[in-house]
Amino acid sequence: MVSIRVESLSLAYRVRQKLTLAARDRRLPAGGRIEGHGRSRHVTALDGVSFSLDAGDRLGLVGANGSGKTTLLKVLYGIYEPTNGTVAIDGRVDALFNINLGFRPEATGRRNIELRGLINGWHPDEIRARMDNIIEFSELGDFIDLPFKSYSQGMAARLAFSIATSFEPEILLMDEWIGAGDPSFQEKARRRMNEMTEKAGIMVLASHNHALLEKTCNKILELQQARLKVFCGTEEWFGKVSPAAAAVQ
Ligand SMILES: Nc1ncnc2c1ncn2[C@@H]1O[C@H](COP(=O)(O)OP(=O)(O)OP(=O)(O)O)[C@@H](O)[C@H]1O
Repeated sequence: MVSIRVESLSLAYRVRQKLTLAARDRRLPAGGRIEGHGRSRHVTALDGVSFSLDAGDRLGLVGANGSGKTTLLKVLYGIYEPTNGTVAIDGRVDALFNINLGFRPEATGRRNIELRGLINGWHPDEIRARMDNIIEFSELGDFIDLPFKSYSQGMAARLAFSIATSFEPEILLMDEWIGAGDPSFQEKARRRMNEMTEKAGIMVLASHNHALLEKTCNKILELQQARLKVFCGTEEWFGKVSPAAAAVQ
């Protein structure tokens, strides 16, 4: 069964630069926490975060700039090892972080589909079988045979999303990429994410777009300066946050 279990997760980034820290501001600054001295100076990006997700969960990650959302996604994807705590993941994971990441700029959209399929471990026959469906979903038309570097950000996002969801990930991690798609593609992408999670998958989406999160997610995890502030149902979270505060977060 697909699941994510995160227990007391902490992650610190080492920073080598000498820093002159300003007097403490009473307001919460953006970013995690800069701690330690001299050579042990580090930024605490995640601090004691625990939560679990099961099949069918669509989690919205929220929090101010630098609160740790991208770092959490990268730990779940296995790019970073936790400094402390444990992450246990059951299921095939795919991620959409930086839209351009992993694409060959000189290769056509079609060739990039083949390459991504191979990287994901699919047989060339299976890639061929999925090709038309991926192209159709992306709505890129004849652009599919032009080099990837000639695509706009929104077109690149369409291709990235179409590929990632066509190779049937059980767990899909996404970082704000969806903003690059136009409203009609966002709606189409939202429906596909729902279908994916209905087939017993899990989706985690970090975003500042609260309208999108309210429509897409069933749970919200809010980070504040590296710590978990709230983990609850979407309705409960939007009930707690005043509409004005939700709009500006
Ligand atoms: N490679 C790095 N080296 C040092 N510090 C880093 C590094 N990457 C991120 N950080 C720090 O970790 C903290 C969390 O950053 P992260 O990118 O996870 O935040 P975020 O919630 O995704 O922010 P945003 O909403 O702006 O995308 C920030 O204080 C950031 O400065």
